[in-house]
Amino acid sequence: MAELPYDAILLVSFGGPEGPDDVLPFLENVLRGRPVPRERMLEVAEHYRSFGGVSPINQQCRDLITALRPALREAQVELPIYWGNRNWQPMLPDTIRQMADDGIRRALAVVTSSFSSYSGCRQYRENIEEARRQVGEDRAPIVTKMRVWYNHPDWIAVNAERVRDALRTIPADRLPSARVAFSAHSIPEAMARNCDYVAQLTESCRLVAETLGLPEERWALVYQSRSGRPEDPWLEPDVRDHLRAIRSAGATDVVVHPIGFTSDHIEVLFDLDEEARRTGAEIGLNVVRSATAGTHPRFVAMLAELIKERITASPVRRAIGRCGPSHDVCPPLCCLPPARPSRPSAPGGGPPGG
Ligand SMILES: CC1=C(CCC(=O)O)c2cc3nc(cc4[nH]c(cc5[nH]c(cc1n2)c(C)c5CCC(=O)O)c(CCC(=O)O)c4C)C(CCC(=O)O)=C3C
Ligand SMILES: [Fe+2]
Repeated sequence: MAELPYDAILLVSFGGPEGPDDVLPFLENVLRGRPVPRERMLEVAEHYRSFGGVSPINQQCRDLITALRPALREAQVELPIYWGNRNWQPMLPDTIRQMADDGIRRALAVVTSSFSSYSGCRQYRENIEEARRQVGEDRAPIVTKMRVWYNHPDWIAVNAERVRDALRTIPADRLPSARVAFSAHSIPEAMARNCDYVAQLTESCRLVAETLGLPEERWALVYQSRSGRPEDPWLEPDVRDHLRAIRSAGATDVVVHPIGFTSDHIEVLFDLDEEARRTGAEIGLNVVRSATAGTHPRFVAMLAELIKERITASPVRRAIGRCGPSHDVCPPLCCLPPARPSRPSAPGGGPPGG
């Protein structure tokens, strides 16, 4: 049976509020069914409100699409680009319905996550399948997800350039001892056990450090934006604990590089630019935050290359380092959701009715 050719690209992202009234409904969407305390939700609502209730992530998606169009043309890929989110408009079911109305039969999903986890991989595939069910599987296009690029040479080069630009702001006499802290979204340990998230991040950081000639003792992989219940273990160290530790060890300057994110969205602007820099000021550590890939031309060209690679079934699949190119089609057990934490068994251990 001949496969349908791809006839569209679907950019898939997280979504974010675009005004104060959107903040709570957006957070309800994000956290539906998740073991995250309400206090945490209200705290994050304040983060969004401090930016007028507008997350930059939607505009960043629009900018990425605007940049991707000419890059695809350059790569001789003539396909329309659609955009759908998990948590805020444009929502995936609306986009998939529009695609069906436009006669799209088969689309390649480009998910704005560079690393594989339940949140960044399987949950998006579930969101797509749920949207297809809502539209009607007979009418909805078939959608397959593109591979992750955490070890693509252009991803590494772009991130190395971003770190190098930040290092340039540090006085020359202090540069030889400056540190780099690569930061990624923390996830529950139970989620991390089911995916290659930490291994992929570690490899990406190692390759960027190698590109910069940075010895091992001058960089670290740290985590930010921890959510969930305090009693559930999440990946550590937290970026601010790491800053305190390196300050105690004598460091004076650090570049915090959000390698775990593809654009400068709220969790970068708040958890790093506000919180981590405040911690730095308190302890006398110069914290410089470097930029994410965003719409860097080389990153956009890489996306176009990966799209072309997939739709032409190219045997050339660029990747560097120790791990090889990631799979095109996720195996059945890829990025399973975290196993449900066992119920507290100690007397009085659980909340009433919980
Ligand atoms: C791995 C990962 C990425 C990176 C990969 C990727 O890019 O996909 C990521 C990205 C993002 N996370 C984002 C925002 C939020 N994440 C939350 C909550 C959570 N994130 C998680 C994981 C991740 N998240 C997890 C395990 C939770 C707990 C709840 C659950 O199990 O799902 C919450 C709820 C409040 C809170 O508890 O913090 C918010 C508001 C935004 C948009 C920012 C903006 O609006 O600009 C983006 C790009
Ligand atoms: Fe998140």
